Amino acid sequence: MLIEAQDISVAIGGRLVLDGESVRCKPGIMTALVGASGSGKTTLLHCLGLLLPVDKGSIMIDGNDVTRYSIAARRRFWRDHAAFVLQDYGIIDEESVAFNVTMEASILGRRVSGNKEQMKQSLEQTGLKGREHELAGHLSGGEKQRLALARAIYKNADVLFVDEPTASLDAANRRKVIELLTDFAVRGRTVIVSTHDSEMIGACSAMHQVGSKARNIN
Ligand SMILES: Nc1ncnc2c1ncn2[C@@H]1O[C@H](COP(=O)(O)OP(=O)(O)OP(=O)(O)O)[C@@H](O)[C@H]1O
Repeated sequence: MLIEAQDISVAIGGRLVLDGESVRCKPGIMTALVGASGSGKTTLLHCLGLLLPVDKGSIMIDGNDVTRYSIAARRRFWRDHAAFVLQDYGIIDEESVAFNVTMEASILGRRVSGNKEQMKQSLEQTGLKGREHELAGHLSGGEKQRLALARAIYKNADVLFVDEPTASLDAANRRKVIELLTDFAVRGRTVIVSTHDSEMIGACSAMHQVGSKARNIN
């Protein structure tokens, strides 16, 4: 899927956080959103993922203007096409690692349904092999980050929105995550990554510098 922001601006609490950003994120390519801390990388990522409305400009998906999508249409996009690895990881601490990957449970509660082989494979790919029965709340920050990535891999979505995917990882796991994301893009997916990490940036084929034009509009 081709995701484009055209001249978008976003104000939060009276501050212009994004000021006329334009970026094209193509399928088969990993695009890095880079910039100083506070420049608006996360905000731009959220706008591209339809998690945050824009005040000006438009968001296009495969040439369709989705800027004013209803909540139902956005939900369809999230359900059918998108996977997110965001800064809070979205992990449900009270559930098992396995449940957090598949997000599917039997009606009776704790028994996890979904494709078990694929679930195990995505855990193996993220260095969490054999951990499926553990309580997710017991994982470390870096392990939760990899669990969130395992969920995204399991979903095999068309577009992957990833915020600082290597922030809490050691060198070996960072390399593993970069390889996984690169592989996702190589398989024709659109991968959009907000990052400070030079190794991660080096693995991206496209880069967008998020502007530092934020100013007070009060
Ligand atoms: N919900 C919010 N309420 C108030 N201010 C916000 C909110 N979200 C973002 N901002 C502000 O918008 C600016 C950009 O934030 P954002 O998180 O997008 O930056 P970033 O480039 O991702 O930063 P970092 O690299 O430090 O994660 C910051 O000044 C931040 O304080």
